[in-house]
Amino acid sequence: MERVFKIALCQIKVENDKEKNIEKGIKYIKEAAKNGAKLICLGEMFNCPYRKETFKEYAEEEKNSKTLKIISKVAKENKVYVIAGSIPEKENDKYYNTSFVFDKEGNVIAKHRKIHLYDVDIKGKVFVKESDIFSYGQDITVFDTEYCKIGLSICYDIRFPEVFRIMEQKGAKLIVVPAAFNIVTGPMHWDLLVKARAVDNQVYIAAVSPARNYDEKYVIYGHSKVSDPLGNIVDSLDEKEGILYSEINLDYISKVREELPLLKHRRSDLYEVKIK
Ligand SMILES: NC(=O)CCC(=O)C(=O)O
Repeated sequence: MERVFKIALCQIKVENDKEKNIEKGIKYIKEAAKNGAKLICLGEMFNCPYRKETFKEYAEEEKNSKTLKIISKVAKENKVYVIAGSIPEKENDKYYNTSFVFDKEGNVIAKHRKIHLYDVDIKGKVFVKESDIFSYGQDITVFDTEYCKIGLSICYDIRFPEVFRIMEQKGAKLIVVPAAFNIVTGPMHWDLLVKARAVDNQVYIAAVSPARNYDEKYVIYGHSKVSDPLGNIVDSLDEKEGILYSEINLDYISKVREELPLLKHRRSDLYEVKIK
C-alpha cells in the first residue's frame, strides 16, 4: 500500500451552462490524472450555479444522471478516484445536495448528502436558505480506498466539529470538503475552519471550492486549500480557476499522532461523541 499519494483539487468557475461546467470538470480531471493525481476532487455544485432558482432545474436522478455517467467514464479511463464535488440530486420528490465518489473502475463507492443545510441571513450581505429546496442528508460518510479511509462532508458541514470527530473515529485519515463559501464568510472563517478540523483530528483536510464568479449574486470565495494534521496550510489557490496538487503522507499522520498523542488522551470516561 502506498503511504504517500498525490491528490488534486479542481477549482472551476461555474457558469450558467451545465454542459460547459461538466466539460470543464472532465478537462481538469484528465489533466490532473495526467499529472499523477490519484484522487481528484471537484467543488460544491460544480455543475450548477449556486443559486436557488437553478438547483431544481439542474437536478438529476442518480440512476439516469448524465453528469455521473460522464464522471464515471473519465474515472475509469484514467484509473483515478474522483470525488465529484456535489450536484443537486433528485430522488422521488426530494432534492439533496449530494457528493458522489467513484473508484478507479468508475463505480460509485460512496455518496454523501449534505447533512447541515446552509440557512443564514447576514443582513444586507448573504441570504441563503438551502432548506427551501433541499432535504437533509442523514449519514456521516467515510469510505475506504486503497490508500486510506477518507471522510466526506459538504461545505457548511465543516462548522460542526462533532461530525469530523466521528469521521476520525471511523478511521478517516483524509477528510475532503467540497464547499462554496462566499466572499463574506470566506475571509472570516474558511482558513480557520480548515485548520481547526485538521488540528482537532490530526488528519489532512482537503477543502475544494469553485472559482469566484462576480456574475453571480452569491459570490463564491475560492481559495481551495489543504491542511496537514498540524494545521499548516501546505497548498492553496487564490480565487481564480486552477488545479491544486497536494501530497497526503500517511506516515506523517502517524508521526504527528505519536509525538502529540491528543487522540489517545481523550477522556472517554468523562465524555464521548457518537452517532445516534
Ligand atoms: N454552501 C455553503 O454551505 C456555504 C457555507 C458558508 O459559506 C459558511 O459560512 O458556513
